[in-house]
Amino acid sequence: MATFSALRACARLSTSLQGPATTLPRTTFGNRSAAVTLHQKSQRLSSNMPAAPRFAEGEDAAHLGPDVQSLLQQQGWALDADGMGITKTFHFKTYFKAVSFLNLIASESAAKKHHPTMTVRIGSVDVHWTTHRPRGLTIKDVTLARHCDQGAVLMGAVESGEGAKCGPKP
Ligand SMILES: C[C@H](O)[C@H](O)[C@H]1CNC2=NC(N)=NC(=O)C2=N1
Repeated sequence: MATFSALRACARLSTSLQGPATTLPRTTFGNRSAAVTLHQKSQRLSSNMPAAPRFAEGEDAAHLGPDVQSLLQQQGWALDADGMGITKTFHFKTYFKAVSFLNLIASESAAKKHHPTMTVRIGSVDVHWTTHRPRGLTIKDVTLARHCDQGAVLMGAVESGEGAKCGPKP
């Protein structure tokens, strides 16, 4: 009984927490622009349109645009839903190679003072690049993404199905 009433309280709390996020505010300029953003997001989701890259203030979008497109179309990078970052998973035959690749990227990141979010698994490394300040994609993200692609070749990256997997060998 106590458990059920705790669950009901929890459900009420989560409903009330969801309220403000789904309610579009109506009065000020800031609220109108939030409504437009949500509308655009739902249009994009329903028509499966990909996000457009969004560059940080001060970036030369005319030059950076084609560079980002080539990472997306030829190098297997994926654009974040908000257009402000790029991600790629690199696959390796051993955990040691995956960790070595991560360290290679970490070393260049420290030198360039620009740091990715990386997740290492037994046979792969996810790398995500974005720029926090100013917010959006920058030349640093592009340069370091290319460095990742070159480093992966040096470390003997493999196709996704060939990476090390957990569990007994088939
Ligand atoms: C002062 C310092 O260079 C900044 O805080 C750096 C650190 N590393 C960073 N890394 C990334 N990915 N984005 C940044 O905006 C960023 N800012």
